[in-house]
Amino acid sequence: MSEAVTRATATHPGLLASLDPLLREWLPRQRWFAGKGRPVTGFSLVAAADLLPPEGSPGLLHVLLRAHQPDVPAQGAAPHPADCYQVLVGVREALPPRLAPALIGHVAEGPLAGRSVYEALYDPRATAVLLEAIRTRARIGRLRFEGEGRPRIREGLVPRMMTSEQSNSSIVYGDTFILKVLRRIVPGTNPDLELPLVLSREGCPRVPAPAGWLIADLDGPDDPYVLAVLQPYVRGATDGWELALRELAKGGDFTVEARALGRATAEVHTALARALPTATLGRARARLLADGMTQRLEAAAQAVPALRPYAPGLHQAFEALAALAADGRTWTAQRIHGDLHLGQCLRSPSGTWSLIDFEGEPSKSLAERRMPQPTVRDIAGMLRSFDYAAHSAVPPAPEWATACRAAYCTGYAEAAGRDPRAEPVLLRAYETDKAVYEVLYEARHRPDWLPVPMAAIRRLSVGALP
Ligand SMILES: Nc1ncnc2c1ncn2[C@@H]1O[C@H](COP(=O)(O)OP(=O)(O)O)[C@@H](O)[C@H]1O
Ligand SMILES: O=P(O)(O)O[C@H]1O[C@H](CO)[C@@H](O[C@H]2O[C@H](CO)[C@@H](O)[C@H](O)[C@H]2O)[C@H](O)[C@H]1O
Repeated sequence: MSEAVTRATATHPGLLASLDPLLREWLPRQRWFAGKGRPVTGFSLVAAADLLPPEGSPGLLHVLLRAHQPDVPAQGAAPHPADCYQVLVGVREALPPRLAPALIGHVAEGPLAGRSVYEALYDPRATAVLLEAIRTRARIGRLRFEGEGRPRIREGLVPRMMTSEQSNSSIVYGDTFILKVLRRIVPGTNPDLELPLVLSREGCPRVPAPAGWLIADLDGPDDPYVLAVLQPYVRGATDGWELALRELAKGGDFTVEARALGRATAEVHTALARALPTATLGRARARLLADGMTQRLEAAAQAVPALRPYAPGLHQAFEALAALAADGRTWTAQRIHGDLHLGQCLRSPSGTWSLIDFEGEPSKSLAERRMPQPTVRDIAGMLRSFDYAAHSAVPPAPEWATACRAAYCTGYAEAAGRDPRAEPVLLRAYETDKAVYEVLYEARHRPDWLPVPMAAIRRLSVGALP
């Protein structure tokens, strides 16, 4: 551990003022920026720490800042007036050509005047510092780099930034570890660390066990912030979405994999139910659940007029759930993945499936994301995903989806001892809720994909499971 990394940090007077004009232009352009479409009116500095001294080259600043966006967002989106973001700012006299795409800008005034600042996650010399800090369990200012058990992280693993489209940013170290650097950060226990840690402590092999993490202890009454999580890298893995599309293109069978995925999901659910508190979903909570689904449907129908003709039929799915609960039916709720789809499942070259990305739906509060929920919600997410794959294939292959959906439920039942198809009302309500969410998501982000969830909406609105 270098002296530069271990030394406590100074505060950074004037830092934000000099970065402000550059960040205003740069931050909203980033894939992970959550407040797109609303102007940033200013920044406030939450914390800053030198991970490498600013007078060195490169210098490396760890920055937590709030982006102020007082405008009310478009209908259906959560209001985020001052989200907190994590940025690693590299500082150099001059940027080498290989780092040109990472440029944030040239600083005109203040403590860094005359230097170039850049997105340091692209710079292996900077990201090596993060792994080294986890390896040595460093404490730098209010940053705590920690790990599970004895660190078994080799020195000198070569880092590379992942370039895939992500909500956060990930660095792969020598194809051995992957560090997920969270971007929009919130105080409190983050399920992206909490659940994989619980699962690995339970001995569940379906999740890459966290090897290290980064926490910030900020002043004030708030809980600590989880900033990054290090996990073993599943070398040569393919995600379920890619694999499914590949098989579809070949006219290949995916039911063996779908069944294995069902078993993997059940193993994760069983371990979570063993390790963390469960609850009963009875009449009152089912009513709230159905009302929440109805509100989301209404908001989505406001934003996407094509949904409107189907709203009454879809609404019936939610009312059927509330009616069943009113008749005395109850369900067990427990911690679940919360945003499960084929893209969150990794298959190793030896055929083992792992689940990743337990962050839940990022637009929801941590409290909501950490609430016990029926496992059927995750299952509905996966069933929707088979439908998505089948309907994005050319030509669409609905019978492929039907076979995969059945195989997934069979695999789930084999490992969990209960078949999700025994809960058709709950399943329909959750699939409908997810399809409504997808309509809104696609309308906002990928309008070309809108026909995929709309096809499911038509079927669900007349009571058929896709
Ligand atoms: N343990 C892992 N091993 C191999 N690849 C991984 C691992 N974890 C994540 N990935 C890859 O990184 C991508 C992004 O990870 P994810 O946790 O979904 O991040 P985000 O929340 O930013 O979308 C995944 O789609 C997957 O391709
Ligand atoms: O990747 P995230 O976890 O942020 O999820 C969002 O983006 C997903 C698309 O990348 C979107 O998923 C939808 O499309 C997938 C295919 O691209 C499909 O497998 C999913 O079933 C479907 O919901 C997801 O809804 C959105 O939250």
